[in-house]
Amino acid sequence: MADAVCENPRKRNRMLEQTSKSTSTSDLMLTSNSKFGGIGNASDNWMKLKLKNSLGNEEEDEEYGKMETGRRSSGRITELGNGSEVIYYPTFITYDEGWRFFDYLNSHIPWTRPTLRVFGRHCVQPRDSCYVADEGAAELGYSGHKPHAYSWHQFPPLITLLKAVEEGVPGSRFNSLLLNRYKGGNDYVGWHSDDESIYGPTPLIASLSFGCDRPFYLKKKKTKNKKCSECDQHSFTLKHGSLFVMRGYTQRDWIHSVPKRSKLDAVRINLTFRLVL
Ligand SMILES: O=C(O)CCC(=O)C(=O)O
Ligand SMILES: [Fe+2]
Repeated sequence: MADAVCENPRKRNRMLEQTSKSTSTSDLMLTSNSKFGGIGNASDNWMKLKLKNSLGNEEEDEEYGKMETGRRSSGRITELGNGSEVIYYPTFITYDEGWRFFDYLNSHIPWTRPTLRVFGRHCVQPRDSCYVADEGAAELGYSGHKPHAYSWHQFPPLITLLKAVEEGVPGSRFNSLLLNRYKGGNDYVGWHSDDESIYGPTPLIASLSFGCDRPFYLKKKKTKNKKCSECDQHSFTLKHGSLFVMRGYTQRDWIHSVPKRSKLDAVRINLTFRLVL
């Protein structure tokens, strides 16, 4: 598979289309192409920028700043078999709005790089992260780390995105969000599944991507009787503004990763919305 195309904020280069080895990917209309905007008070006025009009008249400056997610593309379903499936929406958030979210998240989220315990060894997590959740949602813990849960109201654009994803993905509801920032190609997430018991047996996880394209791999978990074969692996390029949904038994039966891309020198921000039961 070709390396992801690198895109720095404001350098609008070409991005790769989704590449999937799957033969069962079909184009299904899962969302309407409606304009999504003007949602909720908290998120409406979070950012007010003054824009000088063409006459340079300060008094007639136009105010803008409503975060909207724009026109949505339809989702492509990939059936993984045995009740697992993923859906890829290449343009869930429009290009320019996507960069505004990117800029906000990059500069406002309190990113940290915690120390994890993996196979008994301490190591620094190879990416930045942050956790946001409803008050009262069960604590998240992974690799010996329990992230502090920030409130949604501290970051109003996240409420805009939460509503957009809940509206765009039929039947979805979320109360927590794990944010990841990959500062360059050496940042990654290794093979894992999000199968913590707090999410129940069939979690629906919706993953929004901003910034640099990165490949995302899915691989069937090994079972005693069966070795992995070609058809048990899929790869997607998660583009700026795209939404990737995993549902059914995907976390029970599959693992996923965002591998290193050593030549890459640009930032990617990923948001995974989850429902803690
Ligand atoms: O960055 C991504 O696309 C995936 C992140 C992920 O797998 C996770 O946060 O569990
Ligand atoms: Fe994950």
